[in-house]
Amino acid sequence: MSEPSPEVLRHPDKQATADAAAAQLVSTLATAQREGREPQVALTGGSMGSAIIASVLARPDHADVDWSRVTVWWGDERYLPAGDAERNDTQNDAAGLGSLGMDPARVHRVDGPDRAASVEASAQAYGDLIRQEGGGEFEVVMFGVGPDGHIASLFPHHPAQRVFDRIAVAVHDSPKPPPDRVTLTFEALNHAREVWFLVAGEDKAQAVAAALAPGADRWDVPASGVSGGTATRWFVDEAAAADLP
Ligand SMILES: O=C1O[C@H](COP(=O)(O)O)[C@@H](O)[C@H](O)[C@H]1O
Repeated sequence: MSEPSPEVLRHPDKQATADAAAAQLVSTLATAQREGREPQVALTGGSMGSAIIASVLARPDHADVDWSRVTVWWGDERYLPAGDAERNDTQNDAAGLGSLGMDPARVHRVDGPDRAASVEASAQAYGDLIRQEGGGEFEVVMFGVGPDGHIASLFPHHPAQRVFDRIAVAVHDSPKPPPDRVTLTFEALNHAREVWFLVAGEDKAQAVAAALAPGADRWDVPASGVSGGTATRWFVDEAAAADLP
């Protein structure tokens, strides 16, 4: 059966976009739990990754989800020590992730240089953990999108895109600082029921249009290379949607 076409959901501004994605996240996770699934979610960094967490917290109905039974991963992480302000998880924590009532044992962070001997060792350990925990069957994978079309830490024309035999891979020489990162591979990211892109701002307009253009090549526009089995949703504000037909 072929995957459904991407759905583009336009909202007036960044806050409205984050709020709409937050409402959908609560509904999707509550439904998954009602249907007997133990949802696993891959979070994203960047501006929208934190905005959605703050929006979820602000919703009274976030209590519809039993957050203690939600397993959390990150699609990518900057290879920096725990607590570094540039880490995706630190930014998500600052947005209130810890206030949702998750079980810390189900919140799986990527090791930085304070815990791993190398970026490669960190990526290997993360991939092993995902396999061991039965991850890799994600309910939702969320992405921010860079102005260059990158998602997670999969950048245009970067060799990390061409790793097919692992769940997570070390990234060196990232064009966006910091240079060292760990990212899930396309192989791993393409095993989600739902894939969501969260994008706001005029600097993202070209990337959004390029990713959604028919025949887009993920080597040039990584955001074109991931889709969900049951849904692929683009939550965009008007500025980011400006170049769409
Ligand atoms: O470096 C990264 O960038 C993207 C997008 O960030 P944004 O601030 O331009 O929205 C992010 O999604 C990714 O997880 C991250 O590591």
